[in-house]
Amino acid sequence: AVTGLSMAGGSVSECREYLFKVLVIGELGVGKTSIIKRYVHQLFSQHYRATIGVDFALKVINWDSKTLIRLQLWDIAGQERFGNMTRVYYKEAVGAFVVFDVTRGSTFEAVSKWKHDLDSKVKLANGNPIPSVLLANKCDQKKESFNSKALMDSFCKEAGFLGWFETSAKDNINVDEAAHFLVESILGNDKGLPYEESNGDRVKLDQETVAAESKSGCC
Ligand SMILES: Nc1nc2c(ncn2[C@@H]2O[C@H](COP(=O)(O)OP(=O)(O)OP(=O)(O)O)[C@@H](O)[C@H]2O)c(=O)[nH]1
Repeated sequence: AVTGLSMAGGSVSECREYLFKVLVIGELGVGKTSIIKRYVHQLFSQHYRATIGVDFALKVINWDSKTLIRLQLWDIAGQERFGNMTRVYYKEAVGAFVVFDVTRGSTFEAVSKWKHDLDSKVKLANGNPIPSVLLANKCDQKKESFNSKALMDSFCKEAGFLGWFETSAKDNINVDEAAHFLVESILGNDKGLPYEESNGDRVKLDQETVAAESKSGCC
């Protein structure tokens, strides 16, 4: 992130702007695209169209009066776990959602595989895994042998997830809350990390945007 100065009401205030790359991964049809569409466009469709390769969406968050966050969401097709492109897609990501479908137990079983793929291919500058949150999606539907809350808590702890949320892209349950939780954790990591080295492009992009926007007094 970079900081910039802008004039607000005659006083000089500090303005921070971030660009965060966040991955959304999980098995085919668990609802990754739907969660992103709900979060970014407040839309939902029953119609299923498989993502091919990767898709992108951008959510701009006015985090607080001095902080603007651009969340770049990478919607990675479920079938990509079997290809060899995930290393490329994961590059420079700073956070991730791993999604499963509560109506299909097999998608929960694949969560560990996705998490392992993630942790083996992308790391923070200090070598730690990037923060990740588990989403138990389609909670508006009947669950198939869904684990108890206590079991989910211990699963997350063991697998290295920061936490988990039951979500419904359809009924708009916990989507904003899960995103808020992940961003908070990314921001927390950000404070202590000299990540200019590993995320040079991101910082460069930020500087350009801040330079462009500070002329119009963005914050
Ligand atoms: N009932 C219900 N259906 C959902 C929910 N989220 C997604 N769906 C449906 O599940 C199907 C698959 O959703 P997608 O968002 O395309 O799934 P995906 O994970 O992006 O799939 P891939 O691109 O193949 O990896 C669609 O028919 C959606 O309408 C939900 O929260 N509740």
